[in-house]
Amino acid sequence: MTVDTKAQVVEGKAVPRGRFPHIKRAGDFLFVSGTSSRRPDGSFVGAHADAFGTQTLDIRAQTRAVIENIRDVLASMDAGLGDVVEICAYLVSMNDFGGFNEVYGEYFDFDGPTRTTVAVHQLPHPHLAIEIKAIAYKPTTTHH
Ligand SMILES: O=C(O)C/C=C/C(=O)C(=O)O
Repeated sequence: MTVDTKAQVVEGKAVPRGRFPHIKRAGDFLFVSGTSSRRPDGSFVGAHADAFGTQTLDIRAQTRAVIENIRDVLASMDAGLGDVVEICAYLVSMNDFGGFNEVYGEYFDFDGPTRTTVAVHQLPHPHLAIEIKAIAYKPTTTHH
């Protein structure tokens, strides 16, 4: 048996910062790479600096942007947030867990994906407070 695979860099989304796709199908499953609040122009939703350069990161704004970026990436393969079966969320600080969890609950419920949340030492940019990777189950209509 062969497993259908298809990887995609999604037009209109922030370009991956390395040689990997936004999303990859493997059989009936879709794997979404670690996704941040980065916009296509390289700026970040939920990251602001004052006149002195003091930085404020907004976990609620970042969580919303990350989930909506994942939604857009899934849409490129005709899937949606309702197809997500597993989520792994990476926070830089567990002090942000409350804000993250609040926004997360606007998109997912107890019948939604399983979830694991961990705190990590760093993410790939200092403006990031959160990154999420996801797996969706979206069988194709054609079976061999
Ligand atoms: O794309 C981003 O803004 C952040 C995510 C990056 C990665 O997870 C990675 O480079 O592997």
